[in-house]
Amino acid sequence: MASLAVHSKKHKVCIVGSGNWGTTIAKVVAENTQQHADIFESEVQMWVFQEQVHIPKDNRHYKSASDQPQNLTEIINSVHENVKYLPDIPLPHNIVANPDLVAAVKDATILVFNLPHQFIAKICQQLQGHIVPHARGISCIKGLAVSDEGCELFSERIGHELGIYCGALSGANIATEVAQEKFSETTVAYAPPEMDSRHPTPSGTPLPDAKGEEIDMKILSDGVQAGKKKLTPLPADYPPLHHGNMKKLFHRPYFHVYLVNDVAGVSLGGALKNIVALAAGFVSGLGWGDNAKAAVMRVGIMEEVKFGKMFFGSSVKTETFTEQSCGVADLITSCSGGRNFRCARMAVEEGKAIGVIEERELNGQSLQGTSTAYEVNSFLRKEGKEKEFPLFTAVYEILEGRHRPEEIPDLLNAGG
Ligand SMILES: NC(=O)C1=CN([C@@H]2O[C@H](COP(=O)(O)OP(=O)(O)OC[C@H]3O[C@@H](n4cnc5c(N)ncnc54)[C@H](O)[C@@H]3O)[C@@H](O)[C@H]2O)C=CC1
Ligand SMILES: O=C(CO)COP(=O)(O)O
Repeated sequence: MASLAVHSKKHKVCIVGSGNWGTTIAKVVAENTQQHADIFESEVQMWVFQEQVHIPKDNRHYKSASDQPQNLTEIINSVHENVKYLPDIPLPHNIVANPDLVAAVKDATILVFNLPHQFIAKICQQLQGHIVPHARGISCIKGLAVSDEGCELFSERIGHELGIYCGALSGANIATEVAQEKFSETTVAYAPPEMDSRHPTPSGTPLPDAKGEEIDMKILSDGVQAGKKKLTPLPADYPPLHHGNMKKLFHRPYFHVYLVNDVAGVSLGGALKNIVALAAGFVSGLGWGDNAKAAVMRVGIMEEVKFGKMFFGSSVKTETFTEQSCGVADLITSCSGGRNFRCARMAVEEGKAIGVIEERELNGQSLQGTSTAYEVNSFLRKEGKEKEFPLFTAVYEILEGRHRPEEIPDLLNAGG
C-alpha cells in the first residue's frame, strides 16, 4: 500500500562539487527533481569551486567568444554547460551553479558530496554550523579518509563532522558515459534511520513512527556511522527518506540504481579499485595483454574484500563486491577506460611520472588512485599489515620508485 500522506515541504538538494562526476550527478538529480515534483524542489544548487575559464573557441554557444576568461559559474548558468569539466553535455536549466558554499547549502535537506577526496576535510569545516540539522547526505566520493586516528569512510567522516546521516553512491560509472546517457548501473547504500521512514515502504512494510527526539547515530546504522553526535529527526512535514524516495532521486532510464544497506562495502569498492586500476595500467603499459590485467584485477578484488572485512567488520558483505555495480563491475570499467588506468598506462609507456601525465592529460581533473595508494599504505603500515595486501603495497612501492612495474608478478608471489 502506497503512502497517502501529503507533505507541506519538499526536499531541497545541493550537489557539493562540480567536476566531471559532480556535474554529471547534478544532471541526473536535476532531471529527477523535475520529474518527482511531489518530493523534491525542482531547483538543484551545485556548489562550484570558482575558477576563471577560457571558453573553447569551438563552443556552440560562443561562436564569437572573447579571449577573456570568465567565471565558471557564470558560464554554467548562462550556457547550461560545464565547459571545463563536462564539455558538450547540455545541463538541465534547473541546475544553479553557485560559488558560495554556504549559500548553496542553505535550507538543503539532501546534500550530495561529489568532489575529489582531498578537498572534503576543508569543505566540512566550512559547512559546520551552516546546514539544516535534519539534512541527510550521500557521498559519491571514491577515496578513504586516512588520519593518525585510523581509516574512515567519507560517509562516516562527513556524518561525524556535520552531525548528519550520510550514505554512499558508487558504481561502474565513467562520468562522461553517464552524462551521454549511455546505460549504466550504480549502487546506493543508504541505511536510513527508522525515524526517516515514517510511512509504509514501497513494499508495504510499515516502519515505526518518528520519535521526535535526537537519537545517537551509533544505534541507527549497523555500526557504520558510530559517532558522538546526535542525529536530528527529519520533520514530519517532509516526505520520508526511505529507499524508495532515495531511488527516485538518482534512478534514470539510462542510470539504474540498486539500493543496499552496506555503506562500508559500497564505499570501499569505489575507493580501493582506484589502486587496482593503477596496477592494471602499469601492466598494460608494459604491453603484457589482457591476461596480466585480469590477474591484477583478480588479486585486487580479493584485497578489497579482505580490507573491508579486516578493518570494517562484519557489516561489510562479500556480495556487495561480487554482485553489485560498486564492486567487480566498477573494477572492470575502471581497468578498461578509467583515468587512473589510462594515466598509469601512459606513464609506463612514456617512462614519465604519473603526476606529469595527470597534469598534461586531465585538464584539471584529479586522479584519486595515487593519493589513495599512499593513504592506504600508511594505514596498512601502521597496522603492520602491508604484507597481507601485496597488490596495494606493490602499487605504492612502484609509485615511490622502489620497484618497477615489471616486478609485479614477483611482488604478488611474495605475498604467498
Ligand atoms: N569522473 C568520473 O568518471 C568519476 C569520478 N568519481 C569520483 O567522484 C569524485 C569527484 O570526481 P570528479 O567530479 O570527477 O572530479 P574531477 O576529477 O573532475 O576534479 C575536478 C574538481 O575539483 C575541483 N577543485 C579543484 N581544486 C579544488 C579545491 N581547492 N577545493 C575544492 N574543489 C577543488 C574542481 O573545481 C573540479 O570541480 C572523486 O572521488 C572520483 O573518484 C566517481 C565515479 C566516476
Ligand atoms: O570511478 C570511476 C568509474 O566508475 C572513474 O574512475 P577514474 O577516476 O579512474 O576515471
